[in-house]
Amino acid sequence: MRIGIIAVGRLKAGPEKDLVSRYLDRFAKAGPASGLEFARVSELTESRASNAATRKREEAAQIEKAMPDNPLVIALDERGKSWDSQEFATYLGDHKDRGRRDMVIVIGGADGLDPDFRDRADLNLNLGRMTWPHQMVRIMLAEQLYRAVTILSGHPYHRS
Ligand SMILES: C[S@@+](CC[C@H](N)C(=O)[O-])C[C@H]1O[C@@H](n2cnc3c(N)ncnc32)[C@H](O)[C@@H]1O
Repeated sequence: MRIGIIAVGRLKAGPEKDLVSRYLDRFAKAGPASGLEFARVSELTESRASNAATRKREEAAQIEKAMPDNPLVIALDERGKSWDSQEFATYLGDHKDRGRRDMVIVIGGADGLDPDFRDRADLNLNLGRMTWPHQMVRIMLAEQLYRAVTILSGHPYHRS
C-alpha cells in the first residue's frame, strides 16, 4: 500500500524540514519489507479567500484534486480519535493486508480542515488534543509512520 501525505502550506528549509526528511527517508527504506511504500508529500498553497469557511472549502477542493484514485483518507485533526502507536500500525497493516492500494494522510492549514471534508474522511485522527503547528504535525506524523513500520516488522526501535 502506498502512503502519501497532503499538506496545506509549505515547509521552509530549516530544522523542521530536515527532521521530516530524516523520518520519511527511514520510512521509505524500511516500509517495503512490510508492504508499505512512501508515495510523496504534496504541498498545497493556502487559500487567500477573505473568510475562513471559504478558505477551508477551497483548500478541501485542492486536496481532493491532489488525491490518487479511491484512496483511504485519514484527516489529521485535534478533534479526531486518539490512538497509540500500536493501534496506528495495526490500522496501516490491516488495510495493506486487505489490498488497499493508496492511503493519504491530510494535514490542514492555519484554519484547519473543512468540516465536510473531515466528515467524508475514513478516519479523523489526532496527535493529542492540543493544537500543534503544521510543521510539528508533519514531524510527528513522519516519525509515527517510521515507528509503525518498525512495529509491523518487529524492529527494536519501538520498545513497548
Ligand atoms: C494550526 S492547525 C489548525 C488548527 C485549526 N484552528 C483547527 O481548528 O483545526 C493545522 C493543522 O495541523 C493539524 N493538527 C494540529 N494539531 C493537531 C492535533 N492535535 N492532532 C492532529 N492534527 C493536528 C491539523 O491537520 C490541522 O488542520
